[in-house]
Amino acid sequence: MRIDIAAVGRLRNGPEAELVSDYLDRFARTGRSLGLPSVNVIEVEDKRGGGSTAEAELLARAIPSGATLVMLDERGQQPTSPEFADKLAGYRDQARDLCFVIGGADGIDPTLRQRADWQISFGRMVWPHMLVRVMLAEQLYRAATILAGSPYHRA
Ligand SMILES: C[S@@+](CC[C@H](N)C(=O)[O-])C[C@H]1O[C@@H](n2cnc3c(N)ncnc32)[C@H](O)[C@@H]1O
Repeated sequence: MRIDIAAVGRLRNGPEAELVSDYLDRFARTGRSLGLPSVNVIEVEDKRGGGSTAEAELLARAIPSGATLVMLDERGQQPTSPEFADKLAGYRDQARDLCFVIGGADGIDPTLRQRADWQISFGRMVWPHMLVRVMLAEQLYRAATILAGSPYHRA
């Protein structure tokens, strides 16, 4: 299994980058004994202003072939954290490669969105894509702690 996050935009040094790095480090440490690999972040950027169509082409090229595509979209399903953890464990047990996809300011182009195996939402409100990266990294870490039976997730 491998896990990638394919995201539009370059995350510069700053609070969001620190949080993503911290949660993904924690995920790697907690996930190791659970058979979960560390997460690789792939960033794409269209400097020619081609919008979501051009970004979709860059994302499609960057997504590892054969990966199961989990797209982040406010219109998607809203799993609970334990449901997300179960799904992650299921993908691991099936040895599937996972690629989470986060769009840019114009969202994920429908041509790419239709390839999604699963669309998940962090609520119906729209969040800035860099915050969505932080939230996804935290939910991955939370999922690992749930699978490990550690007390981080108390609900
Ligand atoms: C600023 S949003 C773009 C919103 C855009 N209006 C659209 O139609 O998708 C940038 C990216 O952040 C992610 N995102 C924003 N809000 C989200 C939410 N509530 N749940 C899941 N992902 C979200 C999506 O991947 C989205 O493509």
